[in-house]
Amino acid sequence: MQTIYPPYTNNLNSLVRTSPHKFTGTGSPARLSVHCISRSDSVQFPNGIGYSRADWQTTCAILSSKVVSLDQPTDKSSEENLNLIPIDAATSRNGSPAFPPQKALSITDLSPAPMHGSKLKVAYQGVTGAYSEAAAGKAYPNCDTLPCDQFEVAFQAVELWIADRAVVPFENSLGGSIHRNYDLILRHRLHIVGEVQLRVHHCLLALPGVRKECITRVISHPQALAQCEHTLTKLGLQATREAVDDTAGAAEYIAVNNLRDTAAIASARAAELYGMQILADGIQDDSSNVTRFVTLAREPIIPRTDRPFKTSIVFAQDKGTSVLFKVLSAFAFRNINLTKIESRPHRNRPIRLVDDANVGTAKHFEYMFYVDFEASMAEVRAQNALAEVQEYTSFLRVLGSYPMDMTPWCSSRDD
Ligand SMILES: O=C(O)C(=O)C[C@]1(C(=O)O)C=C[C@@H](O)C=C1
Repeated sequence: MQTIYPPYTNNLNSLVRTSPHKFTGTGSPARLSVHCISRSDSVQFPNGIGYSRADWQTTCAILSSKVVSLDQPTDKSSEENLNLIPIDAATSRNGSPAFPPQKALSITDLSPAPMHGSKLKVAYQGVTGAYSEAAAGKAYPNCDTLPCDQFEVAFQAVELWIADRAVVPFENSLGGSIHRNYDLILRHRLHIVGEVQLRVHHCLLALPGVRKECITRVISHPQALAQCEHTLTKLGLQATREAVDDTAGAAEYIAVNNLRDTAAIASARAAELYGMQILADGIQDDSSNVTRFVTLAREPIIPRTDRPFKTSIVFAQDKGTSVLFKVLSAFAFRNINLTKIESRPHRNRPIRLVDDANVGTAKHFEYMFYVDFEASMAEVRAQNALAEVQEYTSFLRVLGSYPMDMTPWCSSRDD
């Protein structure tokens, strides 16, 4: 049984610490590609800073995980259970505080600040004008953004300290899940530290002067093509669809190559940036087209209970009957709302053979199940639910416990 917990439990043995690699290169390329990142040339092994930061965070996490259990009443005071310093120990003889009062830490304080002393650097997949860039701006206003040519590169940029965070799309209300990122998060030691929901407003873009009738090809990110499928048909375009890496990249490609027979699905901002005209505005099949992005960091944030939190986990079910039902019941019995379930092939063990001498051999596909639920890992009910889930699973990892995006939807058109 393999269980990987970030430091949300009070079991010290199960703590996982990310490696304190530090990027020492100067400056960053305009757009990161896989060729730019190589563990051996760009990483220098540490000077100890990473260790002390991780230690501090781990300590905070353990303290915050010692919440009072409602299930097991105790005669100790809640302060003792919470490991709080008693008030008299923190005050001097005359009753005034022994230390000057300090500003309370907020959630952003607890998420590690950039180590290079400058603005937070946020990696995303695509070029300037991509929706992912807008999502990065919503998550971290005033950040420096780092365009990457692939999702994998954005993940690696954070792992190798080239960026402080990555913002990657996970699901869209029309197009569904971005499977690539579900697979990548399992392969990388990053933590989900936040989520951002962005209303995606698509436009059909062409070079100035080009009419709709001249378009024989529409190019865009596969998600954008899927989100506009019906509208493209309704527009009466006699055009083939072609998938490219990102929406803004599609607009840039048309502009750079002066393609007068090709249109792109991208944002109004991409039209402005690459000198394109808008042939049709708001071509997504549903006006409330929303993409949910997650923000990734090397360290987890400390889960809290004073605002709505979501937790994302991934597990592989153990042998037995009704395992999935039992796992889901662990949440249902504790009134924990699930917001998403996704399954992906179990890449290390994709097929399980079950022999039955009488009828032959059944071939079951094995899956990794990703579940998002509305509770913080600082809540006892969430800790208990996971303890129960652990009994039915051969692998369990907490991907992150993070504040839910409760802001009104911000449209990519407004940016
Ligand atoms: O191509 C972009 O602009 C992206 O940011 C990628 C992406 C995605 O992968 O889903 C992001 C938001 C939209 O749903 C369409 C495309």
